[in-house]
Amino acid sequence: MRALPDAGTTRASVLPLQAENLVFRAGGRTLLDVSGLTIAAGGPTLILGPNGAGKSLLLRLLHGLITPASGQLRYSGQGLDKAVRRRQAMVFQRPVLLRRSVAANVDYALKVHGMPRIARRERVAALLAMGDLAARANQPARTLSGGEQQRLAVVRAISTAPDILYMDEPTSSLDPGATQAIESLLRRVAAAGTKIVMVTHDIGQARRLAAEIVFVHGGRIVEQTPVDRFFDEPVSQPARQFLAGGLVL
Ligand SMILES: Nc1ncnc2c1ncn2[C@@H]1O[C@H](COP(=O)(O)OP(=O)(O)OP(=O)(O)O)[C@@H](O)[C@H]1O
Repeated sequence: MRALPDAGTTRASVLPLQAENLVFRAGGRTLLDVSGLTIAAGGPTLILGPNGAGKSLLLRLLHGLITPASGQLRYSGQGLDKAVRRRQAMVFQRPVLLRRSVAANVDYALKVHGMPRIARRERVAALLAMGDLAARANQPARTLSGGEQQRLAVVRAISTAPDILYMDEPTSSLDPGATQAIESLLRRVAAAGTKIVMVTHDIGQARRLAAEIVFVHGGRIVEQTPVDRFFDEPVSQPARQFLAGGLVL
């Protein structure tokens, strides 16, 4: 794999990300209540928990897509301003691609970020190579297979070299082969220094990718532990049940 050319930005990381007393309410209910969470630079943080626990809400709050009723989010001491927003990216369960070619999807993201045309060409080529999409550069993005679309969504998201890449179940509609390709891409993304914060339902995937696990239950973070410890000796009862394959209510 070719090394990625620099995204043209030199700045300090927005990590660590710290949340304090973060509360999200809707429809008269408190859906998320995070007393404290620190996400530091390093290997991927995988967010696990049963359906409806609040995993997606947590990810959306951290990324600034929804606003908390109260509490504080600090990104290396800063509030969520425009500069911080530019240092983060998100990939959703279903890729949202432009009605343009594969290459143009990546090029557009770089253009919006302010990268000059001359620098974009080489970077687009390097990113498509990283996503194993070079042969598809001129194909309409929406005609790619599901797995290819998701690889494009990932390389487009990291095109501007964000400090944090949030991902909400990016492989939930993919088969094992396509999932493996995404996981391999994510390992390279992580090795290149981007912090991955990812929601998954797949316990095996969490084991394969995570450096640490954040376990969410009933709108609260019930544990945050290095991956080995989480799987060897989960501290909380809901996590123990979840890992044992029991119904977590
Ligand atoms: N805007 C909203 N208004 C009302 N309720 C909401 C809103 N957004 C989410 N919820 C509720 O908050 C709870 C947590 O939702 P969230 O999508 O974060 O769960 P999750 O852990 O990601 O679940 P899943 O694994 O099923 O995707 C759910 O009960 C959901 O119905």
